[in-house]
Amino acid sequence: MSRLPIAVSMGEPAGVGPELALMAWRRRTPDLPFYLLADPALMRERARLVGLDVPIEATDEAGAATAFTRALPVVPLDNAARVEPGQPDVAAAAAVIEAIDRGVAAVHDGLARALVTAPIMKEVLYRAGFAHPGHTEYLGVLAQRHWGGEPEPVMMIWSELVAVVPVTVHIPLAAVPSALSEDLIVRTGTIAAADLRSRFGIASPRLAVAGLNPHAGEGGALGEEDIRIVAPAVERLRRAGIDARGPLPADTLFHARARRGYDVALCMYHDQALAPAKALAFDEAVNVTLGLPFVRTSPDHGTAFDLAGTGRADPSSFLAALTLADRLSR
Ligand SMILES: NC(=O)c1ccc[n+]([C@@H]2O[C@H](COP(=O)([O-])OP(=O)(O)OC[C@H]3O[C@@H](n4cnc5c(N)ncnc54)[C@H](O)[C@@H]3O)[C@@H](O)[C@H]2O)c1
Ligand SMILES: N[C@H](C(=O)O)[C@H](O)COP(=O)(O)O
Repeated sequence: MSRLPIAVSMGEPAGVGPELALMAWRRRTPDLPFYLLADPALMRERARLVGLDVPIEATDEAGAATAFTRALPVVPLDNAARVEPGQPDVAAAAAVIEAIDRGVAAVHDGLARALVTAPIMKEVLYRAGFAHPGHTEYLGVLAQRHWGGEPEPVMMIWSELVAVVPVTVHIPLAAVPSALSEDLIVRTGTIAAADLRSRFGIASPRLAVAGLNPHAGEGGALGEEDIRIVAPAVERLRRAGIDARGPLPADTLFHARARRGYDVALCMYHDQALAPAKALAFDEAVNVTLGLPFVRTSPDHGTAFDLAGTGRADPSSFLAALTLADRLSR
């Protein structure tokens, strides 16, 4: 009995996602079948362009695991996605979104174990009317549509070296102070602790909560948010039984000795979390969405248009995303 496959959404077809899927199939292991939601003709063209001898087999979700042994299974999309590498086209936006939609539906309907999403170009989707900051928020909407409830998706960039969670994500830096609240930090920390327990098997997750301001506000002299917002949030997390510390100065949170003191760093904004995580583990780190009723991972990088179509993109993070999705969905 072949294992239920992992669904992979193609992401932005002008990006590196399609060729990373080709590379991943060439490094496949029989116990980790996956299929790609994409355009089979585009995949054949991309394989020829980058010189990868990968047979492409159009199939459906039910036939994917069997096809995987002989070819990269591609479940064809209804919407067209014929673009050139490095040249994103808003005309392909419907196909990009369809691939995500169908991946989530396949997991909900028991046709796939988990979803790995190849990188999207947010700006192109925004131009096509996509009303969500990125995958993370959109997957929360899809989760509610299929599973009900009020899922609150939380982004975590995870690697064996470091795990980070940005409390605020895809908003302008200038908007961060006003977007921060005690409730948002508490909700984010609670979801992170719960998933680290349930999905990662960490019995008592240790949360290091970064301050917003330099030196965590220096007693208020360098900003009041750490006293008014972050410290009370940490206190509430602790009262709820979560091992949280902070607000901690972010500039000394990521060296090796500091990292030994926590399981996840809760950071106040996107780059405060992602810059150190990608500096430390760019090729190993995985973007995993917590707070969802299903497993979703993604490589920790984007569409890499400067590399698309060259075959020079490094597939390590994409492979790590597949491996982590497999581990979390067993
Ligand atoms: N998970 C996602 O969907 C996701 C993640 C990050 C960025 N993005 C989107 O991707 C687009 C481009 O974003 P960006 O330029 O900030 O980041 P990017 O990750 O696409 O590229 C940044 C740099 O990293 C390099 N790089 C990226 N992936 C690589 C790989 N696999 N191997 C070797 N080098 C690699 C690129 O060549 C580039 O120099 C944006 O639209 C952004 O929103 C999507
Ligand atoms: N901030 C993420 C990163 O830099 O890796 C990326 O944009 C992914 O976001 P979504 O998974 O929400 O698309």
